[in-house]
Amino acid sequence: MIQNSESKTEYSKSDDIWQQGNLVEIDIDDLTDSGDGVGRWRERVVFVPDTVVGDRISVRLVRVKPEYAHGKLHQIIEPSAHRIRPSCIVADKCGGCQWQHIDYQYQLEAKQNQVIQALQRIGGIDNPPVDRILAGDSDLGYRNKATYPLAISSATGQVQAGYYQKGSHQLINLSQCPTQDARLNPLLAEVKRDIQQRGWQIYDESRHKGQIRHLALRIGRRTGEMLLTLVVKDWKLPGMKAQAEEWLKRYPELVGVSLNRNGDRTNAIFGDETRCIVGKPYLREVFADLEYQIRPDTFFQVYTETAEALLQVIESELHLQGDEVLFDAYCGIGTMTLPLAKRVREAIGLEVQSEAVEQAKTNAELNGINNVTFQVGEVEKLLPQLDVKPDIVLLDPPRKGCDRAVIDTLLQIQPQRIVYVSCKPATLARDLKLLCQNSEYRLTKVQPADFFPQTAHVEAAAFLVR
Ligand SMILES: C[S@@+](CC[C@H](N)C(=O)[O-])C[C@H]1O[C@@H](n2cnc3c(N)ncnc32)[C@H](O)[C@@H]1O
Repeated sequence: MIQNSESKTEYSKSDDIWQQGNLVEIDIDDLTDSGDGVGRWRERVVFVPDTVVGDRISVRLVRVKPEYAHGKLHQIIEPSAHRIRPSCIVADKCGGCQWQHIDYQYQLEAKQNQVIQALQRIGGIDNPPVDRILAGDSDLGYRNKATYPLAISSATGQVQAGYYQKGSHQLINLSQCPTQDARLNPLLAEVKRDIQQRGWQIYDESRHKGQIRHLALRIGRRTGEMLLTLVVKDWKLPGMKAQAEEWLKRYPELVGVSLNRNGDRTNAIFGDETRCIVGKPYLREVFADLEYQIRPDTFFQVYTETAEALLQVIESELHLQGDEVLFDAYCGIGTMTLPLAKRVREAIGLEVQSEAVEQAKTNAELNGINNVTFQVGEVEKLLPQLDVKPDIVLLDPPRKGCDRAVIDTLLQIQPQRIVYVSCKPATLARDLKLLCQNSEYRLTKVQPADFFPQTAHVEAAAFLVR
Protein backbone atom coordinates (compact mmCIF):
# COMPACT_ATOMS: atom_id res chain seq x y z
CA MET A 1 0.00 0.00 0.00
CA ILE A 2 1.45 3.39 -1.01
CA GLN A 3 1.00 6.06 1.65
CA ASN A 4 0.17 9.63 0.76
CA SER A 5 1.28 12.47 3.07
CA GLU A 6 -1.66 12.00 5.44
CA SER A 7 -1.54 8.85 7.56
CA LYS A 8 -4.82 8.14 9.38
CA THR A 9 -7.32 5.86 7.62
CA GLU A 10 -10.85 5.73 9.01
CA TYR A 11 -13.89 4.92 6.96
CA SER A 12 -17.52 5.25 7.83
CA LYS A 13 -19.92 2.98 5.95
CA SER A 14 -22.89 5.25 6.38
CA ASP A 15 -24.24 7.92 4.02
CA ASP A 16 -23.39 10.80 6.38
CA ILE A 17 -19.80 10.33 5.31
CA TRP A 18 -20.59 12.50 2.23
CA GLN A 19 -19.06 15.57 3.88
CA GLN A 20 -15.94 17.62 3.53
CA GLY A 21 -12.91 16.12 5.28
CA ASN A 22 -14.17 12.52 5.32
CA LEU A 23 -12.44 9.56 3.71
CA VAL A 24 -14.06 7.24 1.18
CA GLU A 25 -12.66 4.27 -0.72
CA ILE A 26 -13.19 4.17 -4.49
CA ASP A 27 -11.97 2.64 -7.75
CA ILE A 28 -10.81 5.04 -10.44
CA ASP A 29 -12.48 4.14 -13.74
CA ASP A 30 -12.09 7.21 -15.95
CA LEU A 31 -10.07 10.42 -16.47
CA THR A 32 -11.42 13.93 -17.03
CA ASP A 33 -10.21 16.32 -19.76
CA SER A 34 -8.22 18.18 -17.13
CA GLY A 35 -6.46 14.95 -16.12
CA ASP A 36 -8.19 14.07 -12.83
CA GLY A 37 -9.18 10.48 -12.06
CA VAL A 38 -12.92 9.76 -11.74
CA GLY A 39 -14.47 7.25 -9.37
CA ARG A 40 -17.87 6.63 -7.80
CA TRP A 41 -19.01 6.38 -4.24
CA ARG A 42 -22.61 5.11 -4.09
CA GLU A 43 -23.70 6.77 -7.37
CA ARG A 44 -21.89 9.97 -6.53
CA VAL A 45 -18.94 11.02 -8.65
CA VAL A 46 -15.57 11.82 -7.09
CA PHE A 47 -12.80 13.64 -8.99
CA VAL A 48 -9.27 12.96 -7.73
CA PRO A 49 -6.04 14.41 -9.15
CA ASP A 50 -2.87 12.24 -9.26
CA THR A 51 -4.76 9.01 -9.91
CA VAL A 52 -5.26 6.75 -12.92
CA VAL A 53 -7.79 4.21 -14.18
CA GLY A 54 -7.30 0.97 -12.26
CA ASP A 55 -6.22 2.58 -8.97
CA ARG A 56 -8.08 1.56 -5.82
CA ILE A 57 -7.69 4.49 -3.45
CA SER A 58 -8.91 6.18 -0.36
CA VAL A 59 -9.73 9.82 -0.96
CA ARG A 60 -10.37 12.71 1.38
CA LEU A 61 -13.42 14.70 0.25
CA VAL A 62 -12.55 18.35 -0.27
CA ARG A 63 -15.31 20.20 -2.09
CA VAL A 64 -18.58 18.35 -1.63
CA LYS A 65 -21.81 18.84 -3.62
CA PRO A 66 -24.92 16.64 -3.42
CA GLU A 67 -24.08 14.70 -6.61
CA TYR A 68 -20.30 14.95 -6.79
CA ALA A 69 -17.17 15.91 -4.90
CA HIS A 70 -13.55 16.82 -5.51
CA GLY A 71 -11.11 14.85 -3.40
CA LYS A 72 -7.46 14.64 -2.43
CA LEU A 73 -5.64 11.34 -2.80
CA HIS A 74 -5.05 9.95 0.69
CA GLN A 75 -3.75 6.45 0.08
CA ILE A 76 -3.25 4.12 -2.87
CA ILE A 77 -4.73 0.83 -1.69
CA GLU A 78 -3.99 -1.01 -4.91
CA PRO A 79 -2.05 0.71 -7.69
CA SER A 80 -3.21 0.56 -11.29
CA ALA A 81 -1.11 -1.39 -13.81
CA HIS A 82 -0.73 1.98 -15.61
CA ARG A 83 0.88 3.67 -12.61
CA ILE A 84 4.64 4.35 -12.83
CA ARG A 85 7.28 6.16 -10.81
CA PRO A 86 7.45 9.76 -12.15
CA SER A 87 10.68 10.93 -13.83
CA CYS A 88 10.50 14.18 -11.93
CA ILE A 89 11.10 14.37 -8.17
CA VAL A 90 8.51 17.12 -7.69
CA ALA A 91 5.86 15.57 -9.95
CA ASP A 92 3.40 15.08 -7.07
CA LYS A 93 3.45 18.81 -6.24
CA CYS A 94 4.28 20.66 -9.45
CA GLY A 95 1.41 22.03 -11.53
CA GLY A 96 3.46 21.81 -14.76
CA CYS A 97 2.46 18.18 -15.50
CA GLN A 98 -0.59 16.21 -14.37
CA TRP A 99 0.30 12.76 -15.70
CA GLN A 100 3.89 11.93 -14.77
CA HIS A 101 2.55 8.98 -12.73
CA ILE A 102 0.88 7.38 -15.79
CA ASP A 103 2.78 5.19 -18.27
CA TYR A 104 3.12 6.87 -21.64
CA GLN A 105 1.22 4.29 -23.69
CA TYR A 106 -1.77 4.73 -21.41
CA GLN A 107 -1.50 8.53 -21.61
CA LEU A 108 -1.84 8.18 -25.39
CA GLU A 109 -4.82 5.86 -25.06
CA ALA A 110 -6.51 8.25 -22.64
CA LYS A 111 -5.95 11.22 -24.97
CA GLN A 112 -7.33 9.29 -27.93
CA ASN A 113 -10.44 8.53 -25.84
CA GLN A 114 -10.72 12.15 -24.76
CA VAL A 115 -11.06 13.17 -28.42
CA ILE A 116 -13.53 10.39 -29.24
CA GLN A 117 -15.69 11.11 -26.20
CA ALA A 118 -15.81 14.87 -26.84
CA LEU A 119 -16.87 14.28 -30.45
CA GLN A 120 -19.56 11.85 -29.33
CA ARG A 121 -20.89 13.72 -26.29
CA ILE A 122 -20.54 17.34 -27.37
CA GLY A 123 -20.35 16.99 -31.14
CA GLY A 124 -23.17 14.43 -31.35
CA ILE A 125 -21.10 12.35 -33.80
CA ASP A 126 -21.87 8.64 -33.25
CA ASN A 127 -18.82 6.97 -34.79
CA PRO A 128 -16.21 9.70 -35.18
CA PRO A 129 -13.51 8.71 -37.71
CA VAL A 130 -10.62 9.13 -35.28
CA ASP A 131 -7.18 7.84 -36.35
CA ARG A 132 -4.53 6.48 -34.02
CA ILE A 133 -2.89 9.31 -32.07
CA LEU A 134 0.44 10.69 -33.37
CA ALA A 135 3.28 10.69 -30.84
CA GLY A 136 6.87 11.90 -31.05
CA ASP A 137 9.97 9.84 -30.27
CA SER A 138 10.29 11.16 -26.75
CA ASP A 139 7.79 11.81 -23.98
CA LEU A 140 10.43 13.83 -22.05
CA GLY A 141 12.87 16.59 -23.01
CA TYR A 142 10.56 17.73 -25.82
CA ARG A 143 9.57 21.27 -24.84
CA ASN A 144 11.24 23.96 -26.92
CA LYS A 145 9.98 26.68 -24.60
CA ALA A 146 9.70 27.18 -20.86
CA THR A 147 8.25 30.16 -19.01
CA TYR A 148 8.95 30.24 -15.29
CA PRO A 149 7.42 32.59 -12.74
CA LEU A 150 9.90 33.92 -10.17
CA ALA A 151 9.53 34.34 -6.41
CA ILE A 152 11.59 34.93 -3.28
CA SER A 153 11.81 32.06 -0.81
CA SER A 154 10.34 33.22 2.51
CA ALA A 155 12.71 30.81 4.31
CA THR A 156 16.03 31.68 2.65
CA GLY A 157 15.43 34.95 0.81
CA GLN A 158 16.80 33.29 -2.35
CA VAL A 159 15.43 33.94 -5.84
CA GLN A 160 13.42 30.97 -7.05
CA ALA A 161 12.14 29.99 -10.49
CA GLY A 162 9.88 27.09 -11.34
CA TYR A 163 6.24 26.21 -11.76
CA TYR A 164 3.32 26.86 -9.44
CA GLN A 165 2.13 24.07 -7.18
CA LYS A 166 -1.04 22.36 -8.31
CA GLY A 167 -4.02 24.62 -7.64
CA SER A 168 -2.02 27.47 -6.07
CA HIS A 169 0.42 30.30 -6.71
CA GLN A 170 3.05 28.75 -4.40
CA LEU A 171 6.21 28.29 -6.41
CA ILE A 172 8.12 25.00 -6.70
CA ASN A 173 11.76 25.96 -7.11
CA LEU A 174 13.34 24.00 -9.99
CA SER A 175 16.90 23.67 -11.18
CA GLN A 176 15.85 21.45 -14.07
CA CYS A 177 12.65 20.23 -15.68
CA PRO A 178 12.57 16.82 -17.39
CA THR A 179 9.98 17.84 -19.98
CA GLN A 180 11.97 20.76 -21.36
CA ASP A 181 14.82 20.46 -23.86
CA ALA A 182 17.76 19.55 -21.59
CA ARG A 183 19.94 22.23 -23.20
CA LEU A 184 17.84 24.85 -21.40
CA ASN A 185 18.46 23.39 -17.92
CA PRO A 186 21.80 25.15 -17.16
CA LEU A 187 20.16 28.53 -17.81
CA LEU A 188 17.28 27.76 -15.47
CA ALA A 189 19.67 26.75 -12.70
CA GLU A 190 22.08 29.67 -13.04
CA VAL A 191 20.14 32.72 -14.19
CA LYS A 192 18.23 33.05 -10.92
CA ARG A 193 21.57 33.17 -9.07
CA ASP A 194 22.64 36.09 -11.31
CA ILE A 195 19.34 37.86 -10.67
CA GLN A 196 19.96 37.46 -6.94
CA GLN A 197 23.48 38.85 -7.20
CA ARG A 198 22.29 41.87 -9.20
CA GLY A 199 19.83 42.61 -6.39
CA TRP A 200 16.96 42.91 -8.87
CA GLN A 201 13.56 42.89 -7.17
CA ILE A 202 11.21 40.01 -7.85
CA TYR A 203 7.62 40.89 -8.67
CA ASP A 204 5.09 40.23 -5.93
CA GLU A 205 1.68 39.75 -7.54
CA SER A 206 -0.31 40.31 -4.33
CA ARG A 207 1.16 43.82 -3.88
CA HIS A 208 1.83 44.51 -7.58
CA LYS A 209 5.32 45.57 -6.50
CA GLY A 210 8.79 44.50 -7.61
CA GLN A 211 10.25 44.14 -11.03
CA ILE A 212 10.97 40.73 -12.62
CA ARG A 213 7.93 38.53 -13.22
CA HIS A 214 9.02 35.64 -15.43
CA LEU A 215 12.05 34.00 -16.96
CA ALA A 216 11.27 32.76 -20.49
CA LEU A 217 13.59 30.40 -22.37
CA ARG A 218 13.20 29.22 -25.94
CA ILE A 219 15.32 26.92 -28.12
CA GLY A 220 15.41 26.00 -31.80
CA ARG A 221 15.41 22.19 -31.67
CA ARG A 222 17.25 21.87 -35.00
CA THR A 223 19.64 24.83 -34.67
CA GLY A 224 20.25 24.77 -30.90
CA GLU A 225 19.88 28.58 -30.83
CA MET A 226 18.40 29.93 -27.61
CA LEU A 227 16.64 33.08 -26.43
CA LEU A 228 16.46 34.35 -22.86
CA THR A 229 13.76 36.87 -21.96
CA LEU A 230 12.91 38.51 -18.65
CA VAL A 231 9.31 39.68 -18.29
CA VAL A 232 9.43 42.87 -16.23
CA LYS A 233 6.93 45.29 -14.71
CA ASP A 234 8.76 48.27 -16.23
CA TRP A 235 11.93 48.82 -18.21
CA LYS A 236 14.20 50.04 -15.38
CA LEU A 237 16.64 47.25 -14.56
CA PRO A 238 20.05 48.69 -13.59
CA GLY A 239 22.96 46.73 -15.07
CA MET A 240 20.73 44.75 -17.45
CA LYS A 241 22.90 45.34 -20.51
CA ALA A 242 26.08 44.20 -18.73
CA GLN A 243 24.32 41.12 -17.37
CA ALA A 244 22.85 40.29 -20.79
CA GLU A 245 26.32 40.54 -22.35
CA GLU A 246 27.68 38.24 -19.67
CA TRP A 247 24.96 35.67 -20.40
CA LEU A 248 25.70 35.85 -24.12
CA LYS A 249 29.39 35.16 -23.42
CA ARG A 250 28.69 32.37 -20.96
CA TYR A 251 26.21 30.41 -23.12
CA PRO A 252 27.51 30.12 -26.70
CA GLU A 253 24.14 28.90 -28.03
CA LEU A 254 22.32 31.92 -26.57
CA VAL A 255 21.71 34.30 -29.49
CA GLY A 256 19.62 37.01 -27.83
CA VAL A 257 18.52 38.48 -24.52
CA SER A 258 15.31 40.53 -24.39
CA LEU A 259 13.02 42.28 -21.95
CA ASN A 260 9.26 42.07 -22.27
CA ARG A 261 7.21 44.60 -20.35
CA ASN A 262 4.02 43.52 -18.62
CA GLY A 263 2.87 46.25 -16.24
CA ASP A 264 -0.64 44.90 -15.71
CA ARG A 265 -2.22 43.04 -12.83
CA THR A 266 -2.85 39.91 -14.85
CA ASN A 267 -2.15 36.21 -15.08
CA ALA A 268 -1.07 36.67 -18.71
CA ILE A 269 2.67 36.11 -18.94
CA PHE A 270 3.80 38.43 -21.73
CA GLY A 271 2.93 42.09 -22.12
CA ASP A 272 2.66 43.87 -25.47
CA GLU A 273 6.19 45.23 -25.86
CA THR A 274 9.47 43.34 -26.25
CA ARG A 275 12.91 44.97 -26.53
CA CYS A 276 16.05 43.11 -27.49
CA ILE A 277 18.88 44.11 -25.12
CA VAL A 278 21.79 42.27 -26.73
CA GLY A 279 22.15 39.83 -29.63
CA LYS A 280 19.24 39.07 -31.92
CA PRO A 281 15.49 39.55 -31.28
CA TYR A 282 14.81 36.09 -32.70
CA LEU A 283 16.26 32.58 -32.96
CA ARG A 284 16.46 30.56 -36.15
CA GLU A 285 14.68 27.24 -36.51
CA VAL A 286 14.09 24.72 -39.29
CA PHE A 287 10.54 23.44 -39.61
CA ALA A 288 9.18 21.38 -42.51
CA ASP A 289 12.46 22.04 -44.38
CA LEU A 290 11.92 25.81 -44.20
CA GLU A 291 13.84 28.39 -42.22
CA TYR A 292 11.95 30.33 -39.56
CA GLN A 293 12.77 33.21 -37.29
CA ILE A 294 11.01 32.88 -33.94
CA ARG A 295 10.68 35.75 -31.48
CA PRO A 296 10.40 35.29 -27.71
CA ASP A 297 6.80 36.51 -27.51
CA THR A 298 4.97 34.92 -30.45
CA PHE A 299 3.30 31.53 -30.63
CA PHE A 300 5.25 28.49 -31.79
CA GLN A 301 4.17 24.89 -31.16
CA VAL A 302 5.99 23.55 -28.11
CA TYR A 303 6.77 20.06 -29.51
CA THR A 304 8.44 20.88 -32.83
CA GLU A 305 8.74 17.33 -34.17
CA THR A 306 5.13 16.27 -33.49
CA ALA A 307 3.80 19.54 -34.91
CA GLU A 308 5.75 18.75 -38.05
CA ALA A 309 4.30 15.22 -38.15
CA LEU A 310 0.76 16.65 -37.89
CA LEU A 311 1.51 19.07 -40.71
CA GLN A 312 2.56 16.11 -42.87
CA VAL A 313 -0.79 14.43 -42.20
CA ILE A 314 -2.59 17.67 -43.15
CA GLU A 315 -0.60 17.96 -46.38
CA SER A 316 -1.24 14.39 -47.42
CA GLU A 317 -4.92 14.48 -46.44
CA LEU A 318 -5.58 17.61 -48.51
CA HIS A 319 -4.33 16.02 -51.80
CA LEU A 320 -3.27 19.45 -53.01
CA GLN A 321 -3.26 20.01 -56.77
CA GLY A 322 -1.46 23.36 -56.80
CA ASP A 323 -4.38 25.48 -58.01
CA GLU A 324 -6.09 26.05 -54.65
CA VAL A 325 -6.63 29.23 -52.64
CA LEU A 326 -5.99 28.57 -48.96
CA PHE A 327 -6.80 30.69 -45.92
CA ASP A 328 -4.80 29.98 -42.77
CA ALA A 329 -6.89 31.48 -39.97
CA TYR A 330 -5.03 32.01 -36.65
CA CYS A 331 -1.76 31.60 -38.53
CA GLY A 332 0.79 32.81 -35.93
CA ILE A 333 4.22 33.30 -37.52
CA GLY A 334 3.19 31.29 -40.60
CA THR A 335 4.37 27.94 -39.25
CA MET A 336 1.80 26.02 -41.27
CA THR A 337 0.97 28.71 -43.84
CA LEU A 338 4.38 28.65 -45.50
CA PRO A 339 4.81 24.89 -46.16
CA LEU A 340 1.21 24.78 -47.43
CA ALA A 341 1.70 27.92 -49.56
CA LYS A 342 4.39 26.05 -51.49
CA ARG A 343 1.75 23.52 -52.57
CA VAL A 344 -1.15 25.87 -53.52
CA ARG A 345 -1.76 28.80 -55.89
CA GLU A 346 -2.33 31.42 -53.19
CA ALA A 347 -2.30 31.47 -49.39
CA ILE A 348 -3.65 34.14 -47.03
CA GLY A 349 -2.76 34.11 -43.33
CA LEU A 350 -4.96 35.83 -40.73
CA GLU A 351 -3.61 36.61 -37.27
CA VAL A 352 -4.44 39.06 -34.49
CA GLN A 353 -0.92 39.63 -33.12
CA SER A 354 0.91 42.21 -35.25
CA GLU A 355 4.38 41.00 -34.16
CA ALA A 356 3.49 37.48 -35.33
CA VAL A 357 2.35 38.83 -38.70
CA GLU A 358 5.57 40.83 -39.11
CA GLN A 359 7.50 37.66 -38.34
CA ALA A 360 5.36 35.62 -40.75
CA LYS A 361 6.13 38.09 -43.56
CA THR A 362 9.84 37.92 -42.79
CA ASN A 363 9.67 34.12 -42.76
CA ALA A 364 7.96 34.11 -46.16
CA GLU A 365 10.71 36.38 -47.56
CA LEU A 366 13.46 34.27 -46.00
CA ASN A 367 12.19 31.24 -47.88
CA GLY A 368 11.40 33.06 -51.13
CA ILE A 369 7.69 32.26 -50.84
CA ASN A 370 5.78 35.01 -52.63
CA ASN A 371 2.29 33.61 -53.19
CA VAL A 372 1.37 34.36 -49.58
CA THR A 373 -0.02 37.47 -47.86
CA PHE A 374 -0.80 38.07 -44.20
CA GLN A 375 -3.41 40.29 -42.59
CA VAL A 376 -3.49 41.55 -39.01
CA GLY A 377 -6.78 41.36 -37.17
CA GLU A 378 -9.36 39.10 -35.59
CA VAL A 379 -10.42 36.23 -37.82
CA GLU A 380 -14.07 36.92 -36.97
CA LYS A 381 -13.72 40.45 -38.42
CA LEU A 382 -11.34 39.72 -41.33
CA LEU A 383 -12.96 36.59 -42.72
CA PRO A 384 -16.30 38.20 -43.73
CA GLN A 385 -14.44 41.07 -45.45
CA LEU A 386 -12.18 39.05 -47.73
CA ASP A 387 -13.25 39.24 -51.35
CA VAL A 388 -11.29 36.14 -52.40
CA LYS A 389 -13.11 32.82 -52.21
CA PRO A 390 -11.05 30.08 -50.56
CA ASP A 391 -11.02 26.41 -51.58
CA ILE A 392 -9.52 25.41 -48.25
CA VAL A 393 -9.67 27.05 -44.83
CA LEU A 394 -7.28 25.95 -42.11
CA LEU A 395 -8.39 26.93 -38.60
CA ASP A 396 -6.07 26.76 -35.58
CA PRO A 397 -7.75 28.84 -32.86
CA PRO A 398 -6.78 29.10 -29.18
CA ARG A 399 -8.43 26.81 -26.61
CA LYS A 400 -11.74 28.68 -26.58
CA GLY A 401 -12.29 27.66 -30.22
CA CYS A 402 -13.75 29.78 -33.03
CA ASP A 403 -15.98 32.77 -32.50
CA ARG A 404 -19.53 32.03 -33.70
CA ALA A 405 -19.09 34.68 -36.42
CA VAL A 406 -16.24 32.61 -37.91
CA ILE A 407 -18.45 29.51 -38.16
CA ASP A 408 -21.32 31.54 -39.66
CA THR A 409 -19.01 33.08 -42.26
CA LEU A 410 -17.60 29.65 -43.20
CA LEU A 411 -21.13 28.35 -43.71
CA GLN A 412 -21.74 31.31 -46.03
CA ILE A 413 -18.54 31.27 -48.06
CA GLN A 414 -18.53 27.45 -48.21
CA PRO A 415 -14.93 26.45 -48.84
CA GLN A 416 -14.68 22.95 -50.32
CA ARG A 417 -12.54 21.79 -47.42
CA ILE A 418 -11.92 22.87 -43.84
CA VAL A 419 -9.12 21.63 -41.62
CA TYR A 420 -9.68 22.45 -37.96
CA VAL A 421 -6.61 22.09 -35.73
CA SER A 422 -7.56 22.27 -32.08
CA CYS A 423 -5.90 22.12 -28.67
CA LYS A 424 -9.20 21.51 -26.84
CA PRO A 425 -11.46 18.63 -27.90
CA ALA A 426 -14.55 20.14 -26.23
CA THR A 427 -14.50 23.36 -28.28
CA LEU A 428 -13.50 21.43 -31.42
CA ALA A 429 -16.55 19.19 -30.96
CA ARG A 430 -18.82 22.20 -30.32
CA ASP A 431 -17.66 23.93 -33.52
CA LEU A 432 -17.77 20.76 -35.64
CA LYS A 433 -21.37 20.24 -34.59
CA LEU A 434 -22.24 23.67 -35.99
CA LEU A 435 -20.31 23.10 -39.21
CA CYS A 436 -21.85 19.67 -39.81
CA GLN A 437 -25.44 20.64 -38.97
CA ASN A 438 -27.80 20.38 -41.97
CA SER A 439 -25.10 18.20 -43.54
CA GLU A 440 -23.24 21.29 -44.81
CA TYR A 441 -19.96 19.50 -44.10
CA ARG A 442 -18.96 15.88 -43.60
CA LEU A 443 -16.25 14.92 -41.13
CA THR A 444 -13.86 12.57 -42.97
CA LYS A 445 -11.07 12.12 -40.46
CA VAL A 446 -9.78 13.28 -37.09
CA GLN A 447 -6.08 12.99 -36.33
CA PRO A 448 -5.18 13.39 -32.64
CA ALA A 449 -1.57 14.27 -31.82
CA ASP A 450 0.31 14.39 -28.55
CA PHE A 451 1.92 17.84 -28.44
CA PHE A 452 2.14 17.80 -24.61
CA PRO A 453 3.35 14.47 -23.16
CA GLN A 454 3.00 14.15 -19.35
CA THR A 455 0.00 16.48 -19.37
CA ALA A 456 -3.69 15.86 -20.10
CA HIS A 457 -3.65 18.21 -23.11
CA VAL A 458 -4.30 16.80 -26.56
CA GLU A 459 -4.22 18.32 -30.03
CA ALA A 460 -6.38 17.13 -32.92
CA ALA A 461 -6.86 18.00 -36.58
CA ALA A 462 -10.34 17.45 -38.01
CA PHE A 463 -10.90 17.22 -41.77
CA LEU A 464 -14.18 18.38 -43.27
CA VAL A 465 -15.42 18.19 -46.84
CA ARG A 466 -18.41 20.08 -48.21
C1 LIG B 1 -2.90 27.92 -31.43
S1 LIG B 1 -2.05 29.30 -32.11
C2 LIG B 1 -1.78 28.72 -33.74
C3 LIG B 1 -0.69 29.42 -34.52
C4 LIG B 1 -0.24 28.75 -35.82
N1 LIG B 1 -1.32 28.18 -36.56
C5 LIG B 1 0.84 27.72 -35.55
O1 LIG B 1 0.63 26.53 -35.85
O2 LIG B 1 1.89 28.10 -35.06
C6 LIG B 1 -3.35 30.45 -32.22
C7 LIG B 1 -2.99 31.78 -32.83
O3 LIG B 1 -4.20 32.52 -32.98
C8 LIG B 1 -3.96 33.87 -32.64
N2 LIG B 1 -5.30 34.41 -32.29
C9 LIG B 1 -5.97 34.28 -31.12
N3 LIG B 1 -7.20 34.81 -31.24
C10 LIG B 1 -7.31 35.28 -32.49
C11 LIG B 1 -8.37 35.91 -33.23
N4 LIG B 1 -9.54 36.17 -32.67
N5 LIG B 1 -8.13 36.25 -34.51
C12 LIG B 1 -6.93 36.00 -35.09
N6 LIG B 1 -5.90 35.38 -34.45
C13 LIG B 1 -6.10 35.02 -33.17
C14 LIG B 1 -2.93 33.83 -31.55
O4 LIG B 1 -2.20 35.04 -31.49
C15 LIG B 1 -2.05 32.64 -32.02
O5 LIG B 1 -1.00 33.08 -32.83
